[in-house]
Amino acid sequence: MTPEPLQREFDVIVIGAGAVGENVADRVVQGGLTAVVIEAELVGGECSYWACMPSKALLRPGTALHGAQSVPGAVEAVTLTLDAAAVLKRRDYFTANWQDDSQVKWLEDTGIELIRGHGWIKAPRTVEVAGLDGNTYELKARHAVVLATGSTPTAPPIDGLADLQVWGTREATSAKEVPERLAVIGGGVAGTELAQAFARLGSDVTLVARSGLLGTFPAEATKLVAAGLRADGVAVRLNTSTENVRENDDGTFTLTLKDPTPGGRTTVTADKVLVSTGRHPALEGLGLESLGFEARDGQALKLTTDSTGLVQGVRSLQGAAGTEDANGEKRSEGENSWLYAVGDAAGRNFFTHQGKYEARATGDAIAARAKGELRGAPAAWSRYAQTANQHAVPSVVFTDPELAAVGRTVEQAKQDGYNVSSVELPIEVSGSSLHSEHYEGWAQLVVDEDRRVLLGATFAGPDVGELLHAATIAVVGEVPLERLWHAVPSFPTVSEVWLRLLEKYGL
Ligand SMILES: Cc1cc2nc3c(=O)[nH]c(=O)nc-3n(C[C@H](O)[C@H](O)[C@H](O)COP(=O)(O)OP(=O)(O)OC[C@H]3O[C@@H](n4cnc5c(N)ncnc54)[C@H](O)[C@@H]3O)c2cc1C
Ligand SMILES: NC(=O)c1ccc[n+]([C@@H]2O[C@H](COP(=O)([O-])OP(=O)(O)OC[C@H]3O[C@@H](n4cnc5c(N)ncnc54)[C@H](O)[C@@H]3O)[C@@H](O)[C@H]2O)c1
Repeated sequence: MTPEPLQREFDVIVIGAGAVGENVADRVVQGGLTAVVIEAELVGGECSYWACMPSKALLRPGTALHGAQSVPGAVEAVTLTLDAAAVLKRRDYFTANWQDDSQVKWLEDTGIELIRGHGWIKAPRTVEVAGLDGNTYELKARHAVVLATGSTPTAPPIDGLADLQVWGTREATSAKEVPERLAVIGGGVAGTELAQAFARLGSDVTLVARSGLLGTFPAEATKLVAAGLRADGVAVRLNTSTENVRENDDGTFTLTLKDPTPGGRTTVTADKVLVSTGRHPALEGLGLESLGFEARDGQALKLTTDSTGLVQGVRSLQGAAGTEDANGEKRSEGENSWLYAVGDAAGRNFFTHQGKYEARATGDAIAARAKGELRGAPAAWSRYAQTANQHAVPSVVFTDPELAAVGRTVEQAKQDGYNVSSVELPIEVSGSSLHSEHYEGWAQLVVDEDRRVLLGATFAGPDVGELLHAATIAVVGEVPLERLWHAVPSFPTVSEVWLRLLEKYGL
């Protein structure tokens, strides 16, 4: 006989204890509510064990070594190759050897309950969990259920690939050995970063991108990254599709590539193949069909959320949005609903920092709604609204040189109807020439001509990631250019490029 499920009730149920789920739970508990998180794997999620932390731990030693090699006086003091075993060991430290004890302790200390297992929505406000302890749990949420389930790699439809044991980003970031030859399919952020990490650890790397590298960034910036990869020996194959992948008798793989030359076909043989061709929200098996959601036309399911992370269009027993409740008040989606999605699961951005930002707004909105302090939609830029998602999402590609961007590119700004101009320059200031020999960089500001404020900024070059927050503040703060002129960059820093850009703009 199947035992009865264990019944529990909480104010808020969070499915997924990645960085984002942890933050939602933290905020609702700080707001005076009770919270449980359900986690099927490790508390801390993708970022801690298979994504941001290990990939940056693999990249950083190569950047540090190259940094020293770029400065006369320092270069004489360093050996010329990385110690791959020491790099992997340091990576293991940053992933806590794939043990989540410290994050579980943080949950305990924060007053968040953890149930380990796979969760899904059984009915409105009701989550069932197949516990890893063998129990089944039936959990009721008084206020909200939050989907913080992350994302899943999107498999490309390449002939032969589905049958093969190739690497995804998880296998690459947790690799125990450095393969002699690595083929990377996908020229996005993950593919580009990991191609360079492994090249610097000693792999002979081929990166195959069906179009350009790092598609959404300006071409002048991505050219510098491609040059950086090539300098590390990566064979960067742009505008090249992978026709098929086959496993050879000796366990190696051969990729057949179709390049842009007429009839151009080549093959590449590698010991490992990394497939990094994007991700989609992990929403399968969550019972969302019972709430009226279905994936269509072979596409992965995507939810629509409002500025608080509230899922729109949830089929409800209580009455549709727009109808009146017992007090004669119009039911908005917000008042009628209880289901939220945040982070990768919400599908707006696939960045830890932005997911955690969403989590803070969502957690605070749930707590405020529970206390009756928030009704309906919150004001833009209030603590309950994820307004920066529309204006100022920052991201850094941790290659060498780095690429850092926030807000809109020129193209995005035009598409969104802004009266836009831009100003761009190579980064050639005293700070950059002191930073390293042959410092090469590029910077761009995107300006809203009607309001004379920044809509976006891009920087490419060694260590430019640390320039980005100034730009994020300027975009979020809608700082008028005439006032920005008074933000004087210290001499001699790479930030002097801000002054040069504003001068070129005409200030
Ligand atoms: C190689 C790589 C490098 C990256 N580097 C960076 C970086 O440098 N900076 C950055 O900002 N972003 C980076 N990202 C993106 C970042 O990893 C994600 O945006 C972030 O992890 C999303 O956090 P999340 O909490 O939404 O999801 P996740 O971290 O994926 O957490 C979701 C959790 O939910 C659990 N779960 C899912 N379904 C269920 C279920 N039904 N029941 C119970 N538990 C469930 C999962 O086990 C998982 O632990 C990188 C991504 C990759 C792939
Ligand atoms: N530094 C960071 O912040 C960082 C690092 C790594 C990953 N991430 C996040 O993780 C997510 C996943 O990374 P990613 O690099 O896999 O995704 P991505 O969306 O950045 O890049 C995917 C790439 O794969 C290509 N592609 C898609 N389908 C293909 C096909 N069928 N054949 C060949 N190429 C194909 C795309 O053209 C694109 O260039 C990203 O959205 C990013 O936000 C962030």
